[in-house]
Amino acid sequence: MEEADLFYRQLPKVELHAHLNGSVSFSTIEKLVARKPHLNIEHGMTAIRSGQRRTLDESAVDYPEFHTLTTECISQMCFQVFKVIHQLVDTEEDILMVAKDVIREFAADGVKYLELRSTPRKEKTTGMTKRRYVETVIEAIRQCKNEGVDIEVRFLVAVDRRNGAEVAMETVKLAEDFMLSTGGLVVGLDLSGDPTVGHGRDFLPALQKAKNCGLKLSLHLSEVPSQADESELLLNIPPDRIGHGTFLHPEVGGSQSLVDKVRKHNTPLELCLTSNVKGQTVSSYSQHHFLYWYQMGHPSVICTDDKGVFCTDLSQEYQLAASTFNLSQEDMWTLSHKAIDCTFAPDLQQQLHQKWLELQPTLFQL
Ligand SMILES: CC(C)=CCNc1ncnc2c1ncn2[C@@H]1O[C@H](COP(=O)(O)O)[C@@H](O)[C@H]1O
Ligand SMILES: [Zn+2]
Repeated sequence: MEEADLFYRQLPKVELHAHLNGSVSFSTIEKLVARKPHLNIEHGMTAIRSGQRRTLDESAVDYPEFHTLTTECISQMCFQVFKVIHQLVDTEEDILMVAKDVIREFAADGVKYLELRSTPRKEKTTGMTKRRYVETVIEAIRQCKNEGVDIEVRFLVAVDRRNGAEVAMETVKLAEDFMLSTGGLVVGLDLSGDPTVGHGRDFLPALQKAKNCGLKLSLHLSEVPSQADESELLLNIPPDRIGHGTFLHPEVGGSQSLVDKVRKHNTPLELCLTSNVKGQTVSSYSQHHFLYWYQMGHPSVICTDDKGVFCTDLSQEYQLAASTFNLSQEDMWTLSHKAIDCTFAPDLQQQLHQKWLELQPTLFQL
């Protein structure tokens, strides 16, 4: 392993934006495929490999007018990948295996604190219920803890915007129940799903309810262009963290008023470089909005989004940010250290700070 690779792997890290089913690794996919050979799923269908835009360009064979495709089309093509993964992960046994593998992989990558998020799913064919879904993820977190995996894990229940306002309200009730019954393992609510579907205004009552009952809110916001109105509404709640926020600032079609709102509340941003480049909302790493917010000194946390789908890990994302924006190892240490203050587990922050300080000397003697 190169010295720089080793540094970023050993760097203690905080992962705040990881969708469970988007984080499934190649080796776990292989185990799932072996369990369900009748589905005829190949790995190419569950991941967007390197070569960035290549996968989407390849689909231009079927879509000759690819370069005129709308954001909606690109988004829907990208989101197909989750439908395939969901077919592979449809029993409690699958969820338990997937969640434990994902947690162990983040730990092996040097992540000391992980906030996983996932959409509770009911599967008629296997009898899995939404409640059992969440219970099983919680069970995976507990088992990893008992097995001594060196990572603290908390869970955000996800609302998929494609499922509408009524389901969102039910999900908030479920999340509230689990927040109360899991001794603090469920810490918040995520709003995600294909950003080109539905409108944020429909989710305001559910999000407000979640906030009022003590759930922290992490909202995917301005992930695609032309959502300034929606972002304005959602920022008024206000959320506790923002996922992506790619099109918030004026240079990319957002507005100063959106930026001012984010700044006023000091709302941390979860930034996922490879996800945005491969998802084609950002044209290249150097154009990523990380720089805009980082230079402003705004709390910015590097995250993976879907490490399995985008074939990456958090060490690689840190290394990419450092090389793209010419940041030093000390800068990256500070970035990972500051991320502790953006977690939804205030009870763990002091312990995490301590851990960082203990690891610092060994890290800089590499
Ligand atoms: C494909 C692409 C460009 C995605 C990146 N950006 C994303 N934006 C919004 N929602 C997402 C994204 N990645 C994953 N998700 C959500 O996470 C789900 C998969 O994880 P899970 O089943 O909730 O455990 C997806 O179905 C979707 O609802
Ligand atoms: Zn996301």
